[in-house]
Amino acid sequence: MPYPIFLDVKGRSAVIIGGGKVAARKAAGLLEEGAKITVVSPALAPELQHFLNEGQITWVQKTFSPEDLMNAFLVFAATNSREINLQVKTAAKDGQLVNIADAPDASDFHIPSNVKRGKLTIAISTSGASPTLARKIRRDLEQKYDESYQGAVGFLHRCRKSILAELEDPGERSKLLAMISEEDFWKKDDREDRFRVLLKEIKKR
Ligand SMILES: C[C@@]1(CC(=O)O)c2cc3[nH]c(cc4nc(cc5[nH]c(cc(n2)[C@H]1CCC(=O)O)[C@@](C)(CC(=O)O)[C@@H]5CCC(=O)O)C(CC(=O)O)=C4CCC(=O)O)c(CCC(=O)O)c3CC(=O)O
Ligand SMILES: NC(=O)C1=CN([C@@H]2O[C@H](COP(=O)(O)OP(=O)(O)OC[C@H]3O[C@@H](n4cnc5c(N)ncnc54)[C@H](O)[C@@H]3O)[C@@H](O)[C@H]2O)C=CC1
Repeated sequence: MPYPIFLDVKGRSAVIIGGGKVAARKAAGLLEEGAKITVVSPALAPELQHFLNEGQITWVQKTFSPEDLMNAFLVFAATNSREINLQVKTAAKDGQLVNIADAPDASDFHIPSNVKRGKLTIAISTSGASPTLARKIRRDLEQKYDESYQGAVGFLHRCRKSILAELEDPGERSKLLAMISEEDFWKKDDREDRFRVLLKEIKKR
């Protein structure tokens, strides 16, 4: 089974072969995280044309050839031809990671369905078995982990930095970290004040 990782793609180059709907979906996700995107394709879907107009992607208007992969960190083979997609895989060098839109088993990595709430990411993968199930689970999780989690993660991050800086005892640290992670605690409007008071009390002991 694949090993899950969260990859920092900021400033790194991703080459997408093909310019259709699937390519557009991959481009959108990569752009959100600051990757440098080159699309190699004779034609572009409207979403990609939009990214091009906004100066967010580079377009190389041609059919695939192996030199297109030069300097790519990530490679996405997303044409509507299985044969071309597999040629992309063959052309990739050792160390280049390749995702193939229509051949999960030949891919080095899969793109999960995901829920993003600020620094919280919940990713769902079925290892290519059922993207539709992944999408369903994503929708369920979006309800449970709603927008309020974005603020919660920001709050917990700030608190954790204070806790690590100001408390030395590992037991006290983990007790306080557990307490503030409870929904009952971080859902309160005055959570910042409550946290400050708690931290002060513990430090006095
Ligand atoms: C292996 C993988 C490739 C990869 O890594 O990209 C892959 C492969 C394939 N998908 C296919 C079909 C569909 N994919 C979707 C949707 C999504 N597919 C995504 C990921 C992945 N799809 C990777 C594995 C994910 C996992 O681990 O489960 C999501 C999660 C993320 C994303 O693409 O950004 C995104 C949901 C985002 C969301 O809504 O949350 C829908 C539904 C829809 O479009 O609404 C359909 C139509 C219904 C159906 O067929 O189920 C086909 C058949 C194509 C054909 O018919 O020829 C193949 C190829 C094959 O199976 O051979
Ligand atoms: N991974 C996923 O989530 C999904 C994967 N798929 C698969 O993804 C593939 C692409 O699907 P769509 O984007 O919907 O297809 P599409 O038909 O919208 O786009 C295909 C694109 O590939 C380009 N292309 C064709 N030959 C090329 C070549 N030799 N070099 C460069 N570009 C070339 C076309 O110009 C077009 O822009 C299909 O194989 C499909 O089975 C489909 C649905 C979901």
